[in-house]
Amino acid sequence: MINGLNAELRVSRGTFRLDLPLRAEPGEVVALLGPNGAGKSTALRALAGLLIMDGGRIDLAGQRLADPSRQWPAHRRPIGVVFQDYLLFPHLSALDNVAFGPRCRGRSKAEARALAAKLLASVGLADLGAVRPRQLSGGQAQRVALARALAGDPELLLLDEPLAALDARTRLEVRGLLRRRLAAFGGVTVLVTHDPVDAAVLADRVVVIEAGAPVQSGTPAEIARHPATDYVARLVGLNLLSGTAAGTTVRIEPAGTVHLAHPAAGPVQLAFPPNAVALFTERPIGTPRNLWHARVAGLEPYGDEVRVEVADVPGPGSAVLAEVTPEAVAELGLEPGSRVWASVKASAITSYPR
Ligand SMILES: Nc1ncnc2c1ncn2[C@@H]1O[C@H](COP(=O)(O)OP(=O)(O)OP(=O)(O)O)[C@@H](O)[C@H]1O
Repeated sequence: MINGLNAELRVSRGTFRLDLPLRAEPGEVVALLGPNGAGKSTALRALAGLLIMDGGRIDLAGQRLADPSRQWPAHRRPIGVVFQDYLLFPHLSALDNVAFGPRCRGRSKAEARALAAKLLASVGLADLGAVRPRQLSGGQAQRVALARALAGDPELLLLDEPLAALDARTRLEVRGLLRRRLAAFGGVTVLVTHDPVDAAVLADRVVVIEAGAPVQSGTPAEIARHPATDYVARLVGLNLLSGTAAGTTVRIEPAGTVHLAHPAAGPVQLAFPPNAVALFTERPIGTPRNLWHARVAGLEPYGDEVRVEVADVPGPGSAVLAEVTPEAVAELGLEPGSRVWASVKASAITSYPR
C-alpha cells in the first residue's frame, strides 16, 4: 500500500452517483473543481467518513480506511476537516477550540493548550487565543478552524470551499496565508472549490469533476492551457502569465510589464479571468495601468459569449483570452488581425509565488 492517498470513491445519493478515483502524494494539494452539484462535497464527506460508500475503497498513509467490507467511523480516521461554515464551538475560546481535539485524544490540558497556542501562531493568530468565535472576523474564524483541523496531526486535510464565505479583501489575505500554511503541511490536502483562481493559487494539481465523474486532471497551468473539453475551458479558462515581480510591477519575458494592486517579490505566476480583459478599438481615456496595444489572433464562441485570443499582451509572444459579447464583437469589428487596445484592472489580477 502506498503512502499518501489512493481512493476510489463510490457513493449514490438518490439518482446522483459519484465515481471518483483520487490519488495524492504526501505534501500534495489537490483541488476538486466543479460546478454546483458536481459531487465535490459528496467526495469530501465520503473521505471524512460522514457518508457511507457503496463500493470503492480509501487507502491513506498505509491504512485501509474503507472498502466494501468495512468503513472506519469518522472520528477514527486520521483526517482533519474544515467545513464551509467552520463549525467552531461558540462557548469555547479560540485556544480551547483548537485544544479540544488533542484533549479528547488524552493529552493533558497543559499539553493540549501548548499545542493549540503553537498552531494558532502558525496561522497568524497568536494574540487571539482568548477570544470567543462570535468576536472573530470571518477570516480569523477560518484560520482557527484550520488550526483546529491541524491539531489532530492528520494525514489528510479536507477543506470545503475554504474561502467562499470571505469578502474580497479578506479572501486575498487568507488565500495567501492558506497557501503558505499548506506548503508547510506534510500530509495530503484535498480542497473543494468552484473558483478556478482559488484552485490555481492553492493547488499543485486540479481534478475537474462534473456530474460525479472526473473530466480532467493536471496542474492548473496544464488545464488552463489545454482544457480537455469546452466545459473545462469555460470553467478554468484562466489567463496565467509567469514573470518576476518587484513591488507592484511584474516583468514578463521577453519585454512586457504587468501592474498589480498589491506588491509582490521574485518569480510569480499571475492569474486573471478572461472577463477581466476589456477590449477597445480606440485608446481609452483615463488610461488604466495595464493597457496594451495588441492584435486579435482568433475568435471562438463559448456559450453566449465570444472568447477572443489577443496576441502580444503584455509583450511580444504572450497571449491572453478576453471574453466579450457577440454584440461587442460586431460593434468593435473584431476579426483575426484587428488591432485592439486591451486593458486589465490591476485589482483583477491575482499573483502568487511560482
Ligand atoms: N442528502 C442528499 N440526498 C440526496 N441527494 C443529495 C443529497 N445531498 C446532495 N445530493 C445530490 O448529490 C449531488 C452532488 O451534491 P454535492 O453537494 O456533492 O455537489 P457539490 O459539487 O458539492 O455542489 P456545491 O458546489 O453546490 O456544494 C447533487 O446532485 C445533489 O442533488
